Amino acid sequence: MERLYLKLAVRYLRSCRLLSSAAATTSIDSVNPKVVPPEAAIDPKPFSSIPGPGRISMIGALRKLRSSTKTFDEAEIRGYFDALADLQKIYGDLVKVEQGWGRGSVVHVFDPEDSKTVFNADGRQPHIVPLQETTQKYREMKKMNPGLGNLNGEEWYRLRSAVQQAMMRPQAVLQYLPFVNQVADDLVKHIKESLDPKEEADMRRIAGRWALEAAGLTVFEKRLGSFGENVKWADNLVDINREIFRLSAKLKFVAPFYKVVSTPKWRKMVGLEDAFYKEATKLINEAIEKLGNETGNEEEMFFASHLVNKKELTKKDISVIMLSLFSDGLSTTAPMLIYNLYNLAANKEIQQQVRDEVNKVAKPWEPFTPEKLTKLPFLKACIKETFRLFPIGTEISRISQVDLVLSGYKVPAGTPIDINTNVLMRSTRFFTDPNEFRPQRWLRSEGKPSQAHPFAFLPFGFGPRMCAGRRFAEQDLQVVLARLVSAFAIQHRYSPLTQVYETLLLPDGNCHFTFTPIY
Ligand code: HEM
Repeated sequence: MERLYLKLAVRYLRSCRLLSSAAATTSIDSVNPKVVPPEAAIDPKPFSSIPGPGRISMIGALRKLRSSTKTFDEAEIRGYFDALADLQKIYGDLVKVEQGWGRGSVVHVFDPEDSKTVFNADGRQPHIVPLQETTQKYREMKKMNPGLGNLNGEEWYRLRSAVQQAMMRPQAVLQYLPFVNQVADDLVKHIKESLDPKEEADMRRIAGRWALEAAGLTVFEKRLGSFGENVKWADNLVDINREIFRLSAKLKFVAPFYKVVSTPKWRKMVGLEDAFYKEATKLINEAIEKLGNETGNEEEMFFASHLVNKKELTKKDISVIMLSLFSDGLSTTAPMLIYNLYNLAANKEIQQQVRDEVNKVAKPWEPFTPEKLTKLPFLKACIKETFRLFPIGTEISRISQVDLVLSGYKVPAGTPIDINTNVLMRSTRFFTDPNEFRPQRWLRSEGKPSQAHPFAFLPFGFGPRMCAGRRFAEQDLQVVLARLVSAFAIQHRYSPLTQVYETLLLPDGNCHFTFTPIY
């Protein structure tokens, strides 16, 4: 079925003279070399002629491209990421796809030069398509603010500026370092206590607890007890959050009846969201009450206290910002910890190199200081390489506010655009041996890094809408991984981990790791 579809698509494209005959048989990297005639920029081709699967919706394409051995839901959702690579292979660097069911079309960008054009046109208020339509609908129903990652325009700008001001203070992220150290030490202890007779720990569970604890510190300046007294509460909240992401991915690919009638899946979603907000709201209200009474020097305040005490923000504004940071923090760092552990476990020599680097900088009982963190370039390169091989987002989305010319085609203002760096991050066009874990490629001492194009690798996005939690996430990951490699020899004895699309790209496979204590 899959082959048949590909053949039909290629035959169709050939007949349209969109694809040379070579493209049908060669690799992803050699097809559609970028040849935009100079006159294209002056006289761009019409939007209607952008190549793509035509009237076949993304779902239709996915159904046909992916294996038909699984159930409908599983097949297309799991295959979403691979389907993007297939789209580029068949149609080229700019692809228009009907989203189906009145959702209009989206333009997929696979050329970093086009990405650059899109970002350069971002302006001061880049518009995006919300990551989760379902969350947006739920918050609309409950008359809530849609949240930082779902808003556009002036309202987004006002809230994001407040976050940015709080974050840009020189010590904003480093102030948390002593607490990040504590959480990392507690994680080491928790892993030791959780080891089964095979010296294994279930990191799907434990990484979730760690991410919750880290997010609690950043957003509420509070230890949540996820490794100890509140472990059941923590597991339940992490499970609810994961189920929201999973269900949201399923609802993205079915006819959106849930928007007009209350379907069983939608009712389930409302139940999950209600349960999540009940807990998050308790934490938010508590934090606003506690931190709102701080009277110290603004410059010395922690990020969260600074936000809570900003006079231009209402209580509602602060709640929205806290909620966005909390739910995003909770969902992203746990999978990234697992992917990093997996890469280190699968590459023993690299793991030892990281351990040697860390041990030179700090003894296992010594906390990391800002200065010590600057002396871990190899660990940082490993984290960067893990972002390349295991990105957690499928795309960076934009709705350009001006007309654009991409790959010689006119793309009118208001068109949703998906920038698909993930496909580029595994392409030989931009990275040598793209499927290998080679942290060295990011080190200056290796000479010119293999990354050929600055817009081919953007794990945290770009410009004014770049990830609001980036610096917190990086610090958390650096400290925790440094601690774990110096405390344990880490192994993964199961089939290689892969990724599954559940709104984010989450670990698929057995996440039990062997931790052999070193001290
Ligand atoms: C660990 C890895 C993380 C990755 C790879 C990641 C990646 C991203 C990306 C790609 C975007 C969209 C950027 C754009 O459109 O240009 C984003 C937005 C965002 N991220 Fe992260 N993120 C991570 C962790 C976090 C954490 C820990 C927090 C909170 C503490 C956070 C909070 C946010 C928020 C609030 C937005 C929306 C920003 C806006 O629209 O203004 N992220 N993130």
